[in-house]
Amino acid sequence: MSCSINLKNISYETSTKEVFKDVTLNVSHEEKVAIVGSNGSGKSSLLKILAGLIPPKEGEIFLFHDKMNSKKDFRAYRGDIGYLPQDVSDHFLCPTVIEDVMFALRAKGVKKDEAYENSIKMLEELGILHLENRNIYDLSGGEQKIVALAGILITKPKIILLDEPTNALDEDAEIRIINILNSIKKSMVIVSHHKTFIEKLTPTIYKLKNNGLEKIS
Ligand SMILES: Nc1ncnc2c1ncn2[C@@H]1O[C@H](COP(=O)(O)OP(=O)(O)OP(=O)(O)O)[C@@H](O)[C@H]1O
Repeated sequence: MSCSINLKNISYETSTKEVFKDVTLNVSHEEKVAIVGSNGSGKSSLLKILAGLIPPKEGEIFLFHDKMNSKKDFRAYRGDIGYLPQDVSDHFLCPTVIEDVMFALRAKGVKKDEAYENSIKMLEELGILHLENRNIYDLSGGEQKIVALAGILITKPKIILLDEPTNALDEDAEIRIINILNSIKKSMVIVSHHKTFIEKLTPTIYKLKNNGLEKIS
């Protein structure tokens, strides 16, 4: 099957240490894979590498079979990658929830009425319609996380990268997120410590270790 993501022998180091090496991963179109691993094993760093936000030390990254040699190459795929960071507090561009969710659609040229309608539907689906006109910076951490997810999913990216999407979420919110993610047939890489959550999304789970990814299911 054709792949959306191919990583070949990716290694990453910080200024003080080697975090991981020899990470090789293929993610097919519409496939969901989960990555687990201990604190500090490099899961968030690997997602940032995949999103083109930081470079690996070594290795090759292919998106839709195109080799990514630099940030410039990633720029061509910016609209195709939806990345939810672990900490969303500085992720927002607009003051209110509805404006922020609409923003990405408006930036893609979607007319205001249509962007509003679609955004309201997304807020409804994620169970946060009551937050529509709230100031984002007055929201709780869990509420901010769902708003950030809404802003990502609304643009229908071809590749979805989620770093701890259920951190700080209550049970109802988690169920809604499981349902919506299961309904999306796109390539997805999900980093989470939450085993029951990822098992409801995908049977394909890797553990990140310092010498690569180990397939654990
Ligand atoms: N900007 C940075 N400068 C220096 N070290 C960093 C930086 N970002 C991450 N690290 C280090 O890189 C390693 C991997 O961090 P990363 O956040 O990717 O791990 P993680 O597996 O996502 O951890 P967690 O499960 O705790 O979220 C850690 O040892 C961390 O301290």
